[in-house]
Amino acid sequence: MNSFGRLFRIHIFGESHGESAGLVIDGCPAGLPLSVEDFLTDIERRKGGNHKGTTPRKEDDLPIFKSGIFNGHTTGAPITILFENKNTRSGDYEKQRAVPRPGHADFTAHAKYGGFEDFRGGGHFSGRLTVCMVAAGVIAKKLLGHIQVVSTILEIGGEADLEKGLQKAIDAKDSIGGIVECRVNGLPVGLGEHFFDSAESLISHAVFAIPAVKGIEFGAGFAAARMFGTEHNDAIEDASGKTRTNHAGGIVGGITNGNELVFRIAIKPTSSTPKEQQTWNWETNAIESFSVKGRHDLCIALRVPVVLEAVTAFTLVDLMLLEQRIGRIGPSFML
Ligand SMILES: Cc1cc2nc3c(=O)[nH]c(=O)nc-3n(C[C@H](O)[C@H](O)[C@H](O)COP(=O)(O)O)c2cc1C
Ligand SMILES: C=C(O[C@@H]1CC(C(=O)O)=C[C@@H](OP(=O)(O)O)[C@H]1O)C(=O)O
Repeated sequence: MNSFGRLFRIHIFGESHGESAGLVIDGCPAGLPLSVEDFLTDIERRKGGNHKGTTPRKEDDLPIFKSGIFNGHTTGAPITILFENKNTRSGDYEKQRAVPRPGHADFTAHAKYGGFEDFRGGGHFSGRLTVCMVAAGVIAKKLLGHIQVVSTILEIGGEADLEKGLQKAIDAKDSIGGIVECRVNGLPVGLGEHFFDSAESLISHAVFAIPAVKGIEFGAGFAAARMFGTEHNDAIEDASGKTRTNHAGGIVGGITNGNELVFRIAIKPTSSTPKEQQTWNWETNAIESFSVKGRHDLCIALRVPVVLEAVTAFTLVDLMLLEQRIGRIGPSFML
């Protein structure tokens, strides 16, 4: 399914080389001021071509409002937004149709959808669809008001010096991965449910919808496995739940504890690398060498921070609505 959320419910649709990609948000409260300008900063942050190592494919990515916005405000009806695909080069993909790229969804989509899948530019599996996530994130961030969601790249190819990490890939004529962190400040205590709808579970669910994500850790994460209890425990200091340390990353028992929410995600190296690799050709039934020609991100992580902020923001809005922490109408939307 291409839907996420209970009350703030997001649907994304489209393909990389289809007419457009887009989203529908059902359940956005009425009365939120919303204009095209609200989207520009975050949309620009996601665009390729702004940084060495990102895809040269250039799209305008101007949001086209189709429903749910009237007189500059949300109406409470489903919001539909489109992003047109204009700068496509499908020939790159026609040529390598029988040669599924290792690490991309070519093989799995072909096996599952029997050859009917749109394979151009990764089709519906493409990172292109993250523009829809970013648009939903813009609306979610407005609803979150003073709650700040900020993501940064911590490393590229194991290097804290991002340029150095990227250069390693450029020198090797290969692609490379990275680690992106997200921090959220100003969250109330009490978001999330025990067990299946824990705040960690829902954030992870949304995070793994971002193509190329391979891992997530909250707070001390995997390092917690090497600590003593007394080292890992976060001493509670006052009635607000403030803790001296934050090894938990802001969630305990699946419920936000009022401290900073902190988590990191691992982004794999782009599967479409210029470096020669081997794969199976389903027409000749032979293993062959090939290298991916076309316009690809050398390092996807460079483009992920704003996408990560977006999925985090819309997950938190859903939790806030479930907890009745966002009102139906009002200038700040906060109760
Ligand atoms: C913003 C963004 C840009 C991406 N750009 C590319 C790309 O240029 N080339 C590519 O092969 N994969 C790219 N990907 C990753 C693929 O879409 C992804 O690896 C593929 O759909 C398989 O999914 P999986 O890696 O989650 O298993 C991108 C992902 C994101 C989030
Ligand atoms: C278009 C975007 O990224 C695309 C994501 C992508 C993939 O396989 O995920 C492959 C490339 O597609 P194309 O071959 O059509 O240039 C990227 O450019 C975008 O993010 O807007």
